[in-house]
Formats: sequence, structure tokens, C-alpha cells
Amino acid sequence: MSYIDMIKERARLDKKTIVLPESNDKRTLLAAARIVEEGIADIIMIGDEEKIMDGAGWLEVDLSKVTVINPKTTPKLDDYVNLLYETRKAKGMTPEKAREILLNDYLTFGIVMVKANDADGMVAGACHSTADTLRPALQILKTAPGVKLVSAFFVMDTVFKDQGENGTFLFADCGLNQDPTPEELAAIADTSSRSFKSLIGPKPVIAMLSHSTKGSAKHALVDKVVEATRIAHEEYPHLTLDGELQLDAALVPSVAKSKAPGSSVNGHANVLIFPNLDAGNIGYKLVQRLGGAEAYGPMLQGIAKPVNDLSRGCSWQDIVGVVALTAVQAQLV
Ligand SMILES: CC(C)(COP(=O)(O)OP(=O)(O)OC[C@H]1O[C@@H](n2cnc3c(N)ncnc32)[C@H](O)[C@@H]1OP(=O)(O)O)[C@@H](O)C(=O)NCCC(=O)NCCS
Ligand SMILES: CC(=O)OP(=O)(O)O
Repeated sequence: MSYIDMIKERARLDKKTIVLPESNDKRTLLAAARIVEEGIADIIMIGDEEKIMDGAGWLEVDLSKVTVINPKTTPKLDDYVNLLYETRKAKGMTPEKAREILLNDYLTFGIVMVKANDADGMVAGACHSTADTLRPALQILKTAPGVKLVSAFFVMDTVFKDQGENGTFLFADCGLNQDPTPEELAAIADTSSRSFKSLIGPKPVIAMLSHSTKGSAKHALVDKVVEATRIAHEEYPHLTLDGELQLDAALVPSVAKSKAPGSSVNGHANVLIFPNLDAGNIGYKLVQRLGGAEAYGPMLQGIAKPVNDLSRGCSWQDIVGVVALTAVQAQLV
């Protein structure tokens, strides 16, 4: 069974309700139909029911089992206005602004539904930038208890079944934190280890990636990863983690032996922590587009409730996968 089929099976065991607010996006409509058909999650779409059903008609898909909420007609609007106002009033939110936002911004509407426990999670980003998708989620849902930093990871299901966890890896941060400090990189390694255990496999082996292996290059960029590795060892001593490592020293045992003898990673990394968002975002797209991997994400970790993003380049199948993963995250909240 493929990785994502296993995740779908887990999602079906305790069905959750996921909001897909981008009801004007064809891939989202196709995904919604498939998700309900396969029993992966119950789906709520936001918008005008007639338009959504017209779209379904054009695409020849059945959305009769999807719940549609229209912000303009829902009796819950006043409750949501109050919730958004209360959550953001210290940041200048007024009841009038909250109403205006909720009537016009379906992403924020979906996030407020999750905050109000009227849905278990949300997936969006097929036709919104990551910044526009994640900003309201961070502002309204905030971090999970005990977590300082939210970060974004991809589940990468590669064709290399003898590597990673049966070919599956976690890559972070590929979507949110642009230039994490050493402390933040160490924290990303820790939350990535937890995400790996909950979604991929029992034994995360974490590589702190760099263009240098164990001092082979000198530069401030290298110093940052060396310091992040030191902090990770100090703060999270239970992790199997090493750095600074080049990608080949992280993934190829023979290269690890020559470049980083004695490394606890030893060429068997299944969690790759990138030094910044340029490396992470370019890295995941290379593995997806030239390496033929399935890429599910950007998934958020460290946020209070599951809200996940998509690439604007996603397929409808990617959306189905991210919804299944979101439903499993929701089972674990
Ligand atoms: C997401 C992003 C827009 C947030 O930055 P921003 O718009 O400047 O927003 P701010 O820094 O003002 O943060 C907004 C809120 O989110 C919170 N926040 C931002 N980043 C956070 C993080 N990593 N963890 C936890 N909270 C965070 C802030 O504390 C702030 O909360 P507050 O308003 O209650 O004080 C920004 O990090 C970004 O653009 N990241 C890159 C996204 C991207 O393009 N990725 C590539 C494609 S995947
Ligand atoms: C994850 C990502 O890169 O998103 P987008 O392609 O939408 O910028």
C-alpha cells in the first residue's frame, strides 16, 4: 500500500471535518468530490451553493454530500464576528472590520470555523499565496501550548524505497520561516521529529543540512547550522540528529563514512532540516519535479489546530493527500 493510501486509511478510522474554502478552484472541487466519495473526511466548502453546484456540474462530479456554508446567509455569522473581534481586538480589530473580513475573505472564515470547533481543520493555498494563507492562521489560531514557533514541512514520498521510511521523508522548513535563527532551526528539528513520528514512522533521523560537512567550509552560513546543531543537542538530547552535513553525507552511507565518520546519522537521514527557506523551498520542488516524488504540504507544525497550505502548482490529487494528512493531524490534537 502506498504511503498516502495508509494515511487515507488512518483518516477513515475516525472521520474528521475539513474546510476547503477555495470553492472557486476546479482542483479543489475535484478533490472535495473524491474525498467524500472515498470517505476520507467530511468536507465543508465556503461560498455560494448555486455557483459551487454549477462548478460541480461542469466538472461532472458529485458534491451533493459536501456541506456548503455561505458567509452571507449563515446564522453563525454574528458568533464568528464576535470570535474574530475578541481574538484580534488587541491588534486593532473592530466588530465592523471583523464582519467585513468574514463576509469577503473565505480563508479567514474557514480559520474562524476551526477556531470555533465547527470544523477540525482547513486546507487552502491552491489559489492563494502561502503568505496570504498562513498569516491569518498564525494570527487567529496561534501556536500549540508549549511551542514558540510554527514551521512548515513537506511529506516527500520518493521512489527510493530503500531510503527514508520506505522512501518517505520529512523536509522542513520549506514554506514558512524565511531565515530561521540557530535557536529556531533547532526548534524546527524538534517539532519535525514529532511530526515524523505522528505521520511517517517511529524513528526520525535528523540531518541539519548545509553546504559544508563537519567544517569542510568556513562561512557565517555554516556557523549558523553548527550553532543550531549544538543547541539541538543541548535542548533536545533525545533526538538522533547531526550536523552540519551536506545532503550526500546525510543520505548516502558510503559518503557519510568518508565525510562524517562516526556521525549518528550515518547516511540514513529521513528528516532533512534546511538552513533557510530558499534551500527548503527549492529543495522540495527539485525532488518533486525532477526526482518524481509526491510532495504533500506545506503542512504546519506547532500550530494550535491543523491548518495546512498547498502550492499553487498542486494537483487535485495533492489536495486529497493534504486533506487526508490534515484529518490525521486533527485526530491527534
Ligand atoms: C507567513 C508570513 C507572511 C508571516 O509574516 P508577516 O506577514 O510579516 O506577519 P507577522 O510577522 O506580522 O506575523 C503575523 C502574526 O503571525 C505570527 N507569526 C508569524 N510567523 C510565525 C511563526 N513562524 N510562528 C508562530 N507565529 C508566527 C506573529 O507572531 C504575528 O502574530 P500577532 O499578529 O498576533 O502578533 C511570512 O513568514 C512569510 O511570508 N513567509 C514566507 C511564505 C512563503 O512565501 N513561502 C514560500 C512558498 S511556500
Ligand atoms: C509551497 C509553495 O512553494 O507554494 P507556492 O508554489 O504556492 O508558492
